[in-house]
Amino acid sequence: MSVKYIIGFSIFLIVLVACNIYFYYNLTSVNKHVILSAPRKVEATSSVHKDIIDHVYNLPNEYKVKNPNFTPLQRNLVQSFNASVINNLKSVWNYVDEWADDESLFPHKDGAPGQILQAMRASQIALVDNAPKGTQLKLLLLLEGKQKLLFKPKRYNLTHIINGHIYAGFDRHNSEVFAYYLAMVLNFKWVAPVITRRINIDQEIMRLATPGLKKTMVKNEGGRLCIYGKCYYCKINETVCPDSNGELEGAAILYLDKQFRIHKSPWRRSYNSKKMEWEKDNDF
Ligand SMILES: Nc1ncnc2c1ncn2[C@@H]1O[C@H](COP(=O)(O)OP(=O)(O)OP(=O)(O)O)[C@@H](O)[C@H]1O
Ligand SMILES: [Mn+2]
Repeated sequence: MSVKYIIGFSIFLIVLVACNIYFYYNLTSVNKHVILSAPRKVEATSSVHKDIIDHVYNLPNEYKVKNPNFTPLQRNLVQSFNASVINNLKSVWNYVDEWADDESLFPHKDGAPGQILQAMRASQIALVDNAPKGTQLKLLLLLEGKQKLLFKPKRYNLTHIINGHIYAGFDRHNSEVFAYYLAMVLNFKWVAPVITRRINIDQEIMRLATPGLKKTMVKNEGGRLCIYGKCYYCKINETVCPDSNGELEGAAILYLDKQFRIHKSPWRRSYNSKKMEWEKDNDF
């Protein structure tokens, strides 16, 4: 027997043993973790945070190992947010406006999301008005080039905790931004692009405000101009005021000027004491 043959056979044996150990380990670890603890009813208290962390910690191993198929998808998604230089804002808006596709409400391919987000950040505002639809204060920004954005102003800092019942407090502007990126990760292609934008109360709001919007602005004790707006829950004593730089931060959402059929969400909240199906049925 030649030395070459012995070395080759030894390598083959080592690889075989290593493969066995690998498969044995994987099989046993999957079996060990496959039984998830039965769904527990989670109490809506401060321990919810801890419950979530505990649950994630106890997930079966297959959820902790990143699927290699995911890496190129992740890379493409991150790249699609790349805001490359835009030469012609108008062509970006036309592209969005004329978009018609069975799969998505907005262009999603070839770096379009990054272009749209950047155009939303960079476009000059031409006119600002109240946007009275819905329950919360929001403004309508008309951009140069005629694209519209909804602007939902910041009410709380990111770490602020709202205590009280489920619908206590105002909606949070950050949640609009999170919703957009989460939708993109989940491949839900019907959520409007959102960015955060800071706008100057004098230069970009007062100077460009419609008379109707000006009527819903008041000065606070500090002499700053604040907005209470026009909406279902808007009250004159619940204003948003600019920060020390004279700016309002908010979520700016791409406005879709189209008519849609409305489908009520089965997960919507109840507006009275009656619980919704999803609140009563753990298997909903
Ligand atoms: N991106 C958008 N483009 C066009 N219209 C929109 C957009 N976002 C919201 N709208 C319209 O404005 C309405 C109110 O929007 P939204 O639900 O975001 O406001 P809200 O103040 O949070 O109200 P609610 O408490 O009812 O959810 C929607 O029902 C829809 O008709
Ligand atoms: Mn809402």
